[in-house]
Amino acid sequence: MASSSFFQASLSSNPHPFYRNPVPKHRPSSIVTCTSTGSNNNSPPPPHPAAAATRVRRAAEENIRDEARRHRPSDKGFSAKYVPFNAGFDSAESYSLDEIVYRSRSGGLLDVQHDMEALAKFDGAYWRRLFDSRVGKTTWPYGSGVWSKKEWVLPEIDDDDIVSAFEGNSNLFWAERFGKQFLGMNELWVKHCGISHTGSFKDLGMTVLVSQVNRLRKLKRPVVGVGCASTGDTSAALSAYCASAGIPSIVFLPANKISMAQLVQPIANGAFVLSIDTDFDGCMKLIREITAELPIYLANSLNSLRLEGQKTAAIEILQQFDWEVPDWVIVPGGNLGNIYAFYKGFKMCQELGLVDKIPRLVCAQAANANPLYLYYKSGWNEFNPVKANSTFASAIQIGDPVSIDRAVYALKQCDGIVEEATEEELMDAMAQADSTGMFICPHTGVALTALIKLRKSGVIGPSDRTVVVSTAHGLKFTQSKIDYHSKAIPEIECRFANPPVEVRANFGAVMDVLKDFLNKAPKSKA
Ligand SMILES: Cc1ncc(COP(=O)(O)O)c(C=O)c1O
Ligand SMILES: N[C@@H](CCOP(=O)(O)O)C(=O)O
Repeated sequence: MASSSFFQASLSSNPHPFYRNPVPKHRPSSIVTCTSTGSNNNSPPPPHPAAAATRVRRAAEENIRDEARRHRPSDKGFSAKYVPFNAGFDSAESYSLDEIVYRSRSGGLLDVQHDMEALAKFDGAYWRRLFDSRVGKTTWPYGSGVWSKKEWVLPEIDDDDIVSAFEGNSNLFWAERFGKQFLGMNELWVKHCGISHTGSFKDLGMTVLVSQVNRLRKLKRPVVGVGCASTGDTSAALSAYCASAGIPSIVFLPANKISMAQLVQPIANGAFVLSIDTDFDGCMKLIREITAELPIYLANSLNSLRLEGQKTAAIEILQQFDWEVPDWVIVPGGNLGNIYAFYKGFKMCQELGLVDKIPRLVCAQAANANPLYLYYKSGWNEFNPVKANSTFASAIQIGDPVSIDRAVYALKQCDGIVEEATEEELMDAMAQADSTGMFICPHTGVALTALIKLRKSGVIGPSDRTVVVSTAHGLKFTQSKIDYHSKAIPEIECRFANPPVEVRANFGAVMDVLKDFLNKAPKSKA
């Protein structure tokens, strides 16, 4: 990697222009202010804000943050706090979200607990309409798929403190050809979380975490920078959001274990990048030790704030199906925060009456890094971390996942399943999916392999509505595709490789190869 002096120099503290914009001295009267969305007593919900406001163009000297200040809804008493994960009813331990705390007193995981009573004062239909009304807008901060669910994410944060790239609202597309041709399925859907600001689902959680850090710094809490260990996607998201807010970011990367496209992201965003001669689990151990010593805020999903953003992808899926619940959702798992985040998003929708059930979840692991799979196969008998071996699904090369307890809880609650994929299976699945017009990452190949196996065994039926979560953009992992299509992977047959045909610059030679190709091509149906 390049010399560290370059990276130190790029730790700029220039604030994002958003923070430099002064609040306008006068309030232009050209905008009709939204009416309040309700009160926290038992009165019926007021008219929906989307129906109440007729908007005209914002005055030229005003930006969307200024506008949001004037539209700020009245405080409806929503709140959230940290509690020990899966604590019993008799536990009184809790922490304000403004505290810097990652673990419970007993050393266990934490969870963000919302005041469900306050949220339940509004019925499911209210929340469905509110969330639907915010899609496709540029209103601050609701234009984000995460912050459009702000009341369920970080209800108390000031809109001014939010750092957002309007992440989320990713497409959920019908994988018609892959479903029909390879699986005999009519209802296969792909939730493309990789179509995002930094190319992975990590943006969903990072906007929440960095926004809270922004708030903590304004409250003069001792946070000099934000750090993470990463297999490439968390670091990309962290560095982008921190750069946007002018907050220093520090990333610990396992040397030579992440893709070039992932590596260049924090470098370009001015993070302080440490390339460390260990694996992800080694980096994770180090960042935990370092953040216990230095005023560096921990950004990995051990920090439960992250999962509050990630859970909105589950809510989005329901929303995109018009609040109909799919039968299955398949998620590739590594550090195992995301599988719990999906469970939590679905569960909140059920508890607050937006839907009446939740889908069954499948967590898919690479066979080379499969501690959860082994645990599941033991009948949840004994968990042992593993030494994660090299895998093309490099972002999930994790042997000692920090969120193991969260994942097991989620899977048990929804009658979930864990599957695994060998290197050949995941690469073949990726190539087959790409051949139907997708361009997926190897982790999505792991998830598709799980689906293929569960279809073959009949666990997932031909008409089951199934969502595969695509966690990153394929463009971040082009080297693995190049290796596959060049048949340059010794231990893999690369059955679906499609290497370019080398041909002389000669009309006859080109005609020959084209005729040969056209003869073999499937004929279109009359
Ligand atoms: C692309 C990609 N897919 C899947 C995962 C797994 O998510 P989790 O660590 O939350 O299990 C990660 C990160 O770990 C990732 O970067
Ligand atoms: N795939 C992750 C691994 C770390 O997971 P996290 O959710 O705990 O941050 C990455 O991209 O770094």
